[in-house]
Amino acid sequence: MVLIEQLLTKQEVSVIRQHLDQVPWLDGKGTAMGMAAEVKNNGQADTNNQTVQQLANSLLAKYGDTAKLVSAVLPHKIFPPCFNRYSSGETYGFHVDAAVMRMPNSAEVLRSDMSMTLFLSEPEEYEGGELVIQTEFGEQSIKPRAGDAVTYPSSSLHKVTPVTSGVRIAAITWMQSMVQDTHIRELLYELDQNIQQLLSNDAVPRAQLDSLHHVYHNLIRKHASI
Ligand SMILES: O=C(O)CCC(=O)C(=O)O
Ligand SMILES: [Fe+2]
Repeated sequence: MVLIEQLLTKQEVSVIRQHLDQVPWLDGKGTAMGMAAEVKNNGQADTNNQTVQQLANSLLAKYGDTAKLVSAVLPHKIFPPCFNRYSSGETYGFHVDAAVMRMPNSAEVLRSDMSMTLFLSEPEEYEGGELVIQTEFGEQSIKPRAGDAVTYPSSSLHKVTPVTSGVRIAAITWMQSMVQDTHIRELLYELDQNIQQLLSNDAVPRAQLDSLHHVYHNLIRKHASI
């Protein structure tokens, strides 16, 4: 699980929220597959609406430009983000996301390796509504600031606890990684994060950085399937 702080600025969040106030919202069950529908109780912005599509496209561009996201996920394909909303009493019980999804209006499919929730409501705006992810170290619960995003393996069981007051709005997406193996992807992320830190340290000799880049990019070359 990786927290990407301030993927969006407060200003960007505010613009999206203003647009989302104007679009039609549907029952979220309509887009849940199989067993997930039984535990899904929320609203979803109508993906046929032009404003919703434009918002999703602007987020897609932003995601591709976010270094920490690219480093953690190594995305090959990103599903256009969906906007969801939980009002008081709404929740999404434990589920795993569908393994394979068809891209909207296309025959292309995407294997979901990583899921991401981008929070568009401040934690003070609602009670409950924590994103809970089951990991090998137990359950992790998170409720970050508006503009922050959380990525987690799509294979993990996760849920959103009931919102008991206020409204929780978020953008959800699924990504197919160039590196399918979660463990290798995590190691590549750790390596890249360390390289990025060393880059800002003037004391590190250039030859050492070149060598680390060499290792990183050749590991990507070996493990990426595109
Ligand atoms: O609202 C969230 O944070 C997660 C939603 C979710 O798990 C899903 O749509 O599959
Ligand atoms: Fe999910």
